[in-house]
Amino acid sequence: MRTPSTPHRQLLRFFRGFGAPYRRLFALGVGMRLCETAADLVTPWPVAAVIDHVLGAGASRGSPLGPLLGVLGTGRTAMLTAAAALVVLVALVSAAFDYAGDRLMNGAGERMSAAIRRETFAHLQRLPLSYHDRQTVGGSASRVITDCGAVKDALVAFCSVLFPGVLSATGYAAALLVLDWRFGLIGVAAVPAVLFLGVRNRRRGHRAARRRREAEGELTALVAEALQGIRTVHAFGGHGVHDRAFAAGSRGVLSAGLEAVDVQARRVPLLESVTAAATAALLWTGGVGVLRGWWSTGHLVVALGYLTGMVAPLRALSKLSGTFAQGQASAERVAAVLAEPCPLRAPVRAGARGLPRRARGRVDFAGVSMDYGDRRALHRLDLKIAPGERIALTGPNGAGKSTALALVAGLYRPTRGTVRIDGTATADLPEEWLRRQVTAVLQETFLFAGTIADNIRYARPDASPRQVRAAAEAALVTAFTDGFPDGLGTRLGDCGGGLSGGQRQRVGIARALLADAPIVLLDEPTSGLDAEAERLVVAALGRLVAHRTVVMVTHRPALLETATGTVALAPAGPARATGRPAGR
Ligand SMILES: Nc1ncnc2c1ncn2[C@@H]1O[C@H](COP(=O)(O)OP(=O)(O)OP(=O)(O)O)[C@@H](O)[C@H]1O
Repeated sequence: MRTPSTPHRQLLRFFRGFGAPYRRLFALGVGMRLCETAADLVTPWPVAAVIDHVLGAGASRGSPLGPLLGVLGTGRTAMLTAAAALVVLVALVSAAFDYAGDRLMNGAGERMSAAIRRETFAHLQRLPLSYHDRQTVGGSASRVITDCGAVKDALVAFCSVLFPGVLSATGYAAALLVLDWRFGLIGVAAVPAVLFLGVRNRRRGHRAARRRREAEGELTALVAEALQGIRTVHAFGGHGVHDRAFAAGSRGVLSAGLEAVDVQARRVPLLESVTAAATAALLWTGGVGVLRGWWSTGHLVVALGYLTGMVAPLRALSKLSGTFAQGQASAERVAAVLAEPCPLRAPVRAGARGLPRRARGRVDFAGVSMDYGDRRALHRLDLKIAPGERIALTGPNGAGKSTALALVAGLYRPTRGTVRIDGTATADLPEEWLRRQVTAVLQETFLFAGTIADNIRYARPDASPRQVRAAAEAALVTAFTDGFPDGLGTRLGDCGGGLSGGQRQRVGIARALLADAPIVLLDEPTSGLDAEAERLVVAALGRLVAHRTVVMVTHRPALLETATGTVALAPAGPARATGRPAGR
């Protein structure tokens, strides 16, 4: 999915809500930063005082800290000791405020980015299948992990560098002006030049950052795909194919990365030149002033210190321009996910209120057509299924059988026509309610890493161990887990590895039994199983389908026999009913 470029301000507005809970932390952090800037402004003064009052460079306008040097005595050594102590004290105060400011502001930045990451994942998970069909798993994962990470880096850089940098540069510029208007003018004149150079080529840098993030996302998708299909890769020795695709993707990342490096590298020498020019101007003007007795050497040292202090954060900022460009590109990609409409989060429609806890289980297809883009999967399907009926959908590959099941589950919206449950269109039903009424056992049961019991409980997280055990027994799961040392507590590997196909299906049936939904969808749950495994799975399914409305897709006679009616679908053509018409 290409992400359209979003203007800066629009993007800031989009993410502002995430910062709202941390306003107080942020404000406190700002306070600490102001104190730190004030302490930094005092830093050069002990040195100036030593020059003017101890080394005797001649102080026509003495250092304001001069009187403080006498606290330990008026001898030169005592004054030097007092100056050294002052240097340490000011540095300690500045460091303390720096620490507090970092903790507060970076903490707010970290918390805000954690909230963005959580929300992006939560939203992504709830987006409809039609969205996920258009994405790669790796690409989506890269948005949650890498893009949210880049947004976090930019936020933390904002809190720890950009904001304090602007604050201290402003403080130093103001202090230079207060010290002497001539010094101030030189300092202030340097600011626009530094800022101009800092943001120069911003658009090119941003374009490179976006290109890089897109390419990195595609690279992550390539890795995820190769690893998901690692058995096939090994079986066919397809490593070279993936190597070549990866190398091509890497070239894209590299060229975008080199462009970003170039944008960055061009700024630094220019910035160094501006800094050197400003320092030279100040040194010359300041030196002339000292020679003519307008101000003391200490003042000149302070002014030079202020100028260095003012330019340093601006230079640091420009070095971070890559982080900000990367953060903006990633923020656009995250915003694109968050802006996708999510029916699961839509407010419940008025007509859908007052639904019973449990549906009776009537399912109607009325003139239902379904297109995936320009591919037609179903054409004007009319079908009425009464509560408790078990209807088998048959037809050749691509006839739309699985699509019909997906429509009952509300995983897709029909392109035309309506699928109703107990008379209400699935589009009008709250997703949460619908999930409780419809459960499914698919061709391959997906199991998550965790215990077998965890996987059964997935259908109903609040189920008691006894309920989980009862479902496992009914689905004949305990028939094999009782032989395992940890029984239902046996841990499964990544993606539920460690069980045979038939065992996985039985765990899937136990899960569906625990869900206890009135409508059950079966999509080839026994295909790929040998005769013995099929016999056991069909026995377990027998308990699942009893007293429930069932829509099944199967070619296996053992399961077909359990159906009360059959409906044959023709590829993208009108449905043709055979056997006993269902519930008409
Ligand atoms: N997510 C999808 N995106 C695009 N096209 C799809 C998608 N799912 C299914 N299709 C297409 O819709 C048509 C119907 O697919 P469906 O899986 O519903 O058929 P089926 O009857 O269940 O097939 P099979 O017996 O092979 O499982 C096919 O042409 C298929 O390519």
